[in-house]
Amino acid sequence: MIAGTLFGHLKFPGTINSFSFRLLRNSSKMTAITQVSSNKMFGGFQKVYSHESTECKCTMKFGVYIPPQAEVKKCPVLYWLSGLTCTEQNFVTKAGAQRVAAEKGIILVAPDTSPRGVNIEGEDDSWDFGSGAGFYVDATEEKWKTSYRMYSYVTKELPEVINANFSSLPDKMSIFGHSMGGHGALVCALKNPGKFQSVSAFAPISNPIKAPWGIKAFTGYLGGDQSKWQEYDATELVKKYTGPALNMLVDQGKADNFYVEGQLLPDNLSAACASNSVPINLRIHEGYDHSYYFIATFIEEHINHHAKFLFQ
Ligand SMILES: N[C@@H](CCC(=O)N[C@@H](CSC=O)C(=O)NCC(=O)O)C(=O)O
Repeated sequence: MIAGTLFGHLKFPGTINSFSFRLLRNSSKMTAITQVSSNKMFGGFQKVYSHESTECKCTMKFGVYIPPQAEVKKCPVLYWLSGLTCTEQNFVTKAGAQRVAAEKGIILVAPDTSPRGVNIEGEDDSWDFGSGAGFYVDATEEKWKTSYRMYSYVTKELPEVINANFSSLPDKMSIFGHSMGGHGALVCALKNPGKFQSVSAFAPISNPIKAPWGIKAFTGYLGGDQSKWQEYDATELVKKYTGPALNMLVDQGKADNFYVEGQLLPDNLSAACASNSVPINLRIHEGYDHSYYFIATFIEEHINHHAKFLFQ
């Protein structure tokens, strides 16, 4: 059902919840989204939408929490990037972020972690590469390069879709994430100086070119030339960062098995920040593991961190 066709203007989504399909237009392209689910939560709405992604060449889903304030005014947007094996659902159902977003008046957006069902041979063979493991890079290897464009998806296409369809302030956005997604958030901020008001990460894969997960993914998506990997490595990028303040917060659990195994390497990130005088607030927490229990514990502090800069 095409319940409403709205051209060029943002309508407050809370007032048109019954629409199962909306077609809107910004200046350059059509950004049609289809509502998959909608649940009232803390006075706002937790929704899931799908859309045809031009970057990923497939149907992509994203979760969006619309706080009650979006009924009456435009709100800043905080993008969340999830980790390996996740869909848009993990953050929506496990992080407990909506209550704080409702209090602050922040729209939360949580995309899927890779293209889905694009019929690349081997895409579903492992949990740390291919489906559910896009690593937020634009692949350059022949097999993957057409659809595995998660970097462009999360930095360009998705914000366009959000700004065309929701009550958002286009110039007030921040980004955070977990593990693969924590690293993705850092890279998005580092590669786009000034685009994000702040960045934070839970247990990011901080130096993927030195970690087994990253080496596997970058070899597959970017090929064997390791000099190209540095363009997507937060520790390498921060060494030459010259942009405005990143306002960077990183939390790491000390009982995180992936930290203990050397997949995450936050000390490398912190040393690289120090070498280029880039401030980072890296907090190591006794006893916490890699799970969403850890994320849920500190999510409020992260959202408060972003709120400070989103409402400046
Ligand atoms: N193979 C295991 C472990 C996968 C896992 O721990 N994934 C994390 C992210 S790891 C780095 O990006 C995660 O967020 N899992 C989802 C969750 O809801 O906890 C497995 O398949 O579980």
